[in-house]
Amino acid sequence: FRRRQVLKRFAGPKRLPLVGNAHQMGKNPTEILDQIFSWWLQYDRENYCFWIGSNPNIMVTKPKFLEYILSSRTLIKKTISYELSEPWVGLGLITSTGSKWFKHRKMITPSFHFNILQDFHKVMDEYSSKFVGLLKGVSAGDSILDIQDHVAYLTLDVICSTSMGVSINAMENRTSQIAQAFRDICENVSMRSFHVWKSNQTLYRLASDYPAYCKTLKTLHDFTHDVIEKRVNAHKEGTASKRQIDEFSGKSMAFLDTLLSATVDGRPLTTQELYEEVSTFIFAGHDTTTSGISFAVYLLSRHQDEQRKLYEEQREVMGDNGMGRDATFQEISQMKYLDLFIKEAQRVYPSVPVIGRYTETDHVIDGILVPKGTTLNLGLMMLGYNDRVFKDPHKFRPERFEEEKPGPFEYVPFSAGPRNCIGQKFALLEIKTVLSKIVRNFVVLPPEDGLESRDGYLSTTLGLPTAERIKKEAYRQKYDPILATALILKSTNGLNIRLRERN
Ligand code: HEM
Repeated sequence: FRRRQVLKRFAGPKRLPLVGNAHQMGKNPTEILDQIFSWWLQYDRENYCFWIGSNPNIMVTKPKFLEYILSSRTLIKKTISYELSEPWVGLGLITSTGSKWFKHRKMITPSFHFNILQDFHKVMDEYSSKFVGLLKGVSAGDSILDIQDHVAYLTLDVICSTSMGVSINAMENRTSQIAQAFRDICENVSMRSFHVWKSNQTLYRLASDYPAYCKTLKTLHDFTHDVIEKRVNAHKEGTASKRQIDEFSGKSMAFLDTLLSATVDGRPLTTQELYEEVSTFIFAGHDTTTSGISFAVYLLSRHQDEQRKLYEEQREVMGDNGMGRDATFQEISQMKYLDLFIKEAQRVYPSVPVIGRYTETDHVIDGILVPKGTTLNLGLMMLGYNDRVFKDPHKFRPERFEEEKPGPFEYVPFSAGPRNCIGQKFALLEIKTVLSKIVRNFVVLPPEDGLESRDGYLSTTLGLPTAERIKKEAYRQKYDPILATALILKSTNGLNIRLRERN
């Protein structure tokens, strides 16, 4: 009752007894994304409150609120949907809280040091070259391909190799038990995050897919523990630097190696802690980079002028004779237009559209009381469509980031503050490495001629006023992405493109 009284200060849809607004939320992640955007427009692009049963939720999009929440060292408890990953990853950096999170964050930060990133870059190069080779095969004869599907196996190879030092060859061996298990668990966590009863850990035991889920969990536990055990023994025997070619990619230090030399409270990490952090690295770094790379490639296909500018930049940085080789770490950092392109891609299609926090005590934010027991949904995706910050937000224009400087809490695809994305530099390096190679090897085209954007506008109608939206929906093409968010942004009908090999 108190929460209801206090939260009346926020605008929001009228709630019904018992269900709150749950009946209006939509049946699937696409409808949910539509609904949260519609309310945001309806409530004048401000924060708004909605209720799932008796649980109050605030959709937060005001920079002052975001600043308070993201800067806080105490408001760091995540929402219930993150718990779905716990049977797999346990309490790693994403899911832990309090002093465990604080100590582990400090311990893990050096694992993303510049020198280590350079090592990771070699792994990214190796797999992205393999990926380009594979794309040459599947794109022959003007075939249409779903880039989202292909990228998922590339990023799985990169993340397994950089996190554990093992090569699972997911790209070449998609149906292997381990590749399938990693894909299935990510799909499971994301599917259940918005499912009415499967999101409940106890009720999920009754589901028909529960036995398969348990089998997947066991495969992942056994595999990861086995890798850790071998690596721990190799470190003990002093053979860690001598790579066993079959099992370890042999290129560089893996995240697991740095964890093995780290300490917490003056002691080495336990096997469980090693397991949790390695699995978290995979969980946090797989679907996110898949989404980031796939949407960026999709945008290349629809925005040919921007693709041409990227290609010109590649020629400038790599030189006409260098177009076929790997870009060095330094060359990647010289690709400024690529940087802008990825920033703009993350503005319109952010890999993580919404993040969550839960208030364990009352908070006064920007002068407004937010009571204990409130779920705060931070609408990172809405920020990108706010026309008070971004002029003409439905226009795809990488150059805007040279002209418009959003405030520190007006554009935060990697979150901000002490709990921001620890893998941001890793992610950007991977996206840039892959995109740079794709642009040099292919002209990326839409699945059918004529689908290129003629005026620079996006195909998405999210965030458009209703009348404009209805008008634009009438021209929807079957290959336009159907956006959905269940933790990570995806397109439910794929991201379809064609590739034409460059000479
Ligand atoms: C395009 C790619 C990525 C995006 C957009 C992204 C975005 C984010 C966001 C928004 C958060 C905050 C989540 C929250 O507070 O609930 C986060 C946290 C995190 N990310 Fe990323 N991420 C990406 C890639 C990666 C990669 C590649 C890794 C690891 C290699 C990674 C590791 C993490 C970890 C461990 C956290 C939790 C940090 C903490 O709570 O202290 N991320 N990421």
